This record gives sequence, C-alpha cells and structure tokens, in this order.
Amino acid sequence: MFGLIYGFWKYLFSKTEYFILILGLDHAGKTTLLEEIKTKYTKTPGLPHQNIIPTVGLNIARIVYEKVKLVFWDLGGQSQLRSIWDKYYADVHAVIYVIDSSDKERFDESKDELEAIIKHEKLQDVPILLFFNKQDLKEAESIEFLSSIFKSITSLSNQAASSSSSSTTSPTTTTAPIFISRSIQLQSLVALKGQGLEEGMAWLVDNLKKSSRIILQQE
Ligand SMILES: Nc1nc2c(ncn2[C@@H]2O[C@H](COP(=O)(O)OP(=O)(O)OP(=O)(O)O)[C@@H](O)[C@H]2O)c(=O)[nH]1
Ligand SMILES: [Mg+2]
Repeated sequence: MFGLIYGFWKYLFSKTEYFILILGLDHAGKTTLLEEIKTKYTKTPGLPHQNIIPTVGLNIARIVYEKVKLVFWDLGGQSQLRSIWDKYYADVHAVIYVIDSSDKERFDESKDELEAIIKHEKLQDVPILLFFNKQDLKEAESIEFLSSIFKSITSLSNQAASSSSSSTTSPTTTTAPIFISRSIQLQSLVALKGQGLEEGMAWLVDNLKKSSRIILQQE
C-alpha cells in the first residue's frame, strides 16, 4: 500500500519518464535503431552497426528529448523470444514496431505479430509508431505499398473505436473489442543512417505528452 501511494506521489511530483518498447521480427533492425538513438541523442555513441548481434536479452537506452525523459527497451524478435514481449506491456507508454521493408516473405508474419500487439488488452491506449526500415535497400517496398499491406491491421483501431464508444456507458456488459482508439503513425526509416528517426521521435513525444496512461512504479 505504501509502495502504491509512494509511486503515485513520485508520478505526480517527479519529472515524468516514459518507457517505450521496441518490437518487431528478428533482423528488422530494432537494435540498430536503438544504437542510432544513443548516437543521435546522447553524448555516448551507440555500438558500431557491424558489432550488433541478434538480441537475446534486453537492450536499454535512456535519453532526454526536448526535456522529456525517455527509456527505450529493445527485445529480441526471434520467434522463440516473442513469448516474453507481453511481460513488458503493462509498464510501457508507447510501442515502436519495426518492419524490414525488404523482407517480403515475412510481411504476413510481421502483420500477425502487430495485430496481436494492437489487440492486446494491456496496450489498448498506447501510441504505436510503425517504422518501415531499410528504405535504403533497392528491394525495399515503398511506403505507399507497405501502408496498403498493413492497412488491414492499422485500421483495426479505428473500427474498434467506433464500436467501443458504446462500451463507455456500460463497461461491465460490453462485448466490444478490447482494443480501442489509439494513435498510430507510419514512418519510413533507414536505421543505419538515422533517416526518418527525428520525424518518428517528434511524433512519439507529441503523443506521449497527450497520453493519459499512468504507470505507478513500486519500489
Ligand atoms: N540496409 C540496411 N540494413 C539495416 C538497416 N537497419 C538494420 N539493418 C541490418 O539488419 C540486420 C539486423 O539488424 P538488427 O538491428 O540486429 O535487427 P534486430 O531487429 O535487432 O534483430 P533481433 O535482435 O534478432 O530481433 C543487421 O545486419 C543490420 O545492419 C537499414 O536501415 N538498412
Ligand atoms: Mg536486436
């Protein structure tokens, strides 16, 4: 009980810190993105790209962006590691989902994972930033094409938003979908060079400030 009250007091009176989970299939470029974030927004450069290996545990980056404290958590995307993703869902304010724009054979797999994220009850109010990465590759699909491919998933939020509006009046009896209206942004990215990163960050922070999600940290 004391922990809860202390957590709430800390939330109210300390400078807010936002937690952002970076997800996506293996080889999408999540860790490359994380290291680029460190290079671009901290005084300590991230790892050289050639030294980055597939993630098994958790990589963390802390930055201050326009006076807002951000903590990024980068998890492994290999299929056997995805079962731990949801352990973090209750503790994050936003999700960055990274897609390899050149990996055509796995667009469906990536869409399935994104759909599970969008529908997850613990993530129903968090902004989601979709980074279509590796736009420097000649095999990469265009943003227009990728937007149409992923539209069936990203439009889920809007569909659910209309049916969930009735649930606000009788929340205990609703059979409406568990996912509700949220902000989703589609952004092209070249994580290797940081191209598109600034645009994504600006959108993310703007939406984090608008977000009403409160996460109480017990100590
Ligand atoms: N051409 C190109 N390659 C990239 C880009 N971003 C990442 N890569 C490459 O993609 C490969 C995978 O990158 P990682 O950052 O390790 O991918 P990951 O999503 O963290 O993978 P897991 O940790 O296994 O989940 C590496 O060879 C990167 O150099 C990019 O913008 N362009
Ligand atoms: Mg990784």
